[in-house]
Amino acid sequence: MDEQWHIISPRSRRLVLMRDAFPRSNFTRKSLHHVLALVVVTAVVMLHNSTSNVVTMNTSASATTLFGTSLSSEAHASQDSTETTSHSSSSRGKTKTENWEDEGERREKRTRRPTSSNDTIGIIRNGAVSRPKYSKIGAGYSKLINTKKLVLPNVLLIGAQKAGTSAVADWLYHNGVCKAKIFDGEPTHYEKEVHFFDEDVRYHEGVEFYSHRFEHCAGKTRKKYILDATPRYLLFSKRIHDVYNQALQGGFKKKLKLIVVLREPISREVSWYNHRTYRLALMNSTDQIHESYRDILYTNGTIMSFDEYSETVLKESITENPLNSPGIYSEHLKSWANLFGRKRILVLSYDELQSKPSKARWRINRFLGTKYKGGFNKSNTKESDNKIRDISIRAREALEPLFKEMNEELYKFLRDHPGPQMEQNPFPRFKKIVLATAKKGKHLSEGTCCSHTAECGTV
Ligand SMILES: Nc1ncnc2c1ncn2[C@@H]1O[C@H](COP(=O)(O)OS(=O)(=O)O)[C@@H](OP(=O)(O)O)[C@H]1O
Repeated sequence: MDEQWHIISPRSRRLVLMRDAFPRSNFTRKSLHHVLALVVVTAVVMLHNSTSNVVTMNTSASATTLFGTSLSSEAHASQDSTETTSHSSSSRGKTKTENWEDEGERREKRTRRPTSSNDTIGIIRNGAVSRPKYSKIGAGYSKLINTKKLVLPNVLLIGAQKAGTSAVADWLYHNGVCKAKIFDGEPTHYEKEVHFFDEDVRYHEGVEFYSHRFEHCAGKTRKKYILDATPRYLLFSKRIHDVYNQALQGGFKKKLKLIVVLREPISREVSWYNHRTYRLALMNSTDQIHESYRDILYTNGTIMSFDEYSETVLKESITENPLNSPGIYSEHLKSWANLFGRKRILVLSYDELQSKPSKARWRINRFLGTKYKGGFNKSNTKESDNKIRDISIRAREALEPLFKEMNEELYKFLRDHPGPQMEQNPFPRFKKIVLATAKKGKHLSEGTCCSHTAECGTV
């Protein structure tokens, strides 16, 4: 009886046990009759149990195996068995049927899984993906997505704003990385910076709007990489994660690469201030002033000095809302690493980009698995007579305490969470106030100006 009981053990073991129980020489007609008799008896017992609404552990298990139910139904049966309770015949019968159906469904789903490059649901392939027709894309965004293909960038240069991102992006585009198309009179810099995730008006157009800008990248002359280099994305990790995650059903994590360049935060602020004063000077009175330019303006429209801006606007905004400040790198990077995985993010130092650009290019090439050639141009320098090339002690005293702790936090985070293996390790401490143009120029801010070269050190 023991041997016979082995026969109705879990299916994975059944063949082996049959062989052990009935060696070829002993496997007589009589033995076969025994087996058949056992099958019939068990079936009768089962039938009886189902009509008497009682199931015990052993009969349930044996029936499960004998009638070929799936492993999951075995698990289901053994779960039931721990209760050793009564079930209605109809509910037990139904469970069994459902299990068969489940298995069928599972099998069907398995065969429906993408197997070729033409069937790319959930897979980003050279940036081109197809999307599930039922997905809702974008937090708070309610348009239904149709079955057309989505084409999303597979490299994002997420910042930091004013950290040499134009130079890096230009070099990548020059080497054949695909850039966005612009439509309907959009400014040309939208080719590099699509501003989909950071500008609400564009974001609420939906992911198709974004994809549309990259569709040409996925044609016959398909490029290996598609890049969006919007440096304000540094602040939008969650939005980007959610959109990619929903559009690609989690598959993006294996393909999306993120690059970020970090610049000493006070120099970055100076550069951003210069950027805005430069552009404001080019505007005429009828031009619309972008929201992000307003905080360097007094209410009467005149531009405040960098000292004034540092001591009032910047100090207040960084203190009250640090996550809205790009220079609080540690917090932004923690969020990106958390959502995307640290190894998917290449963190570059602006100081290296400036002093050893070939080393920075080597890192990018290693990260992307490419052999892109050439050098970085000087891009987006915004040269003008009014450009601040140094800052006053007053501004420095206002800003240094705001960033000091956060810089330490950044070094610690990068030390404790190493990135991809080609990244600088340890990440170098920022050089004190490194403005991109070394020559000394006009100081818009009042107070004693420090000599750039004399003050250079690390913070
Ligand atoms: N090749 C190279 N190496 C190092 N630094 C460079 C390079 N090209 C441009 N720059 C300096 O980078 C600053 C502009 O950064 P971004 O291009 O990221 O600006 S933007 O956010 O896209 O507007 C801007 O800095 P500032 O001059 O201090 O404003 C540029 O001068």
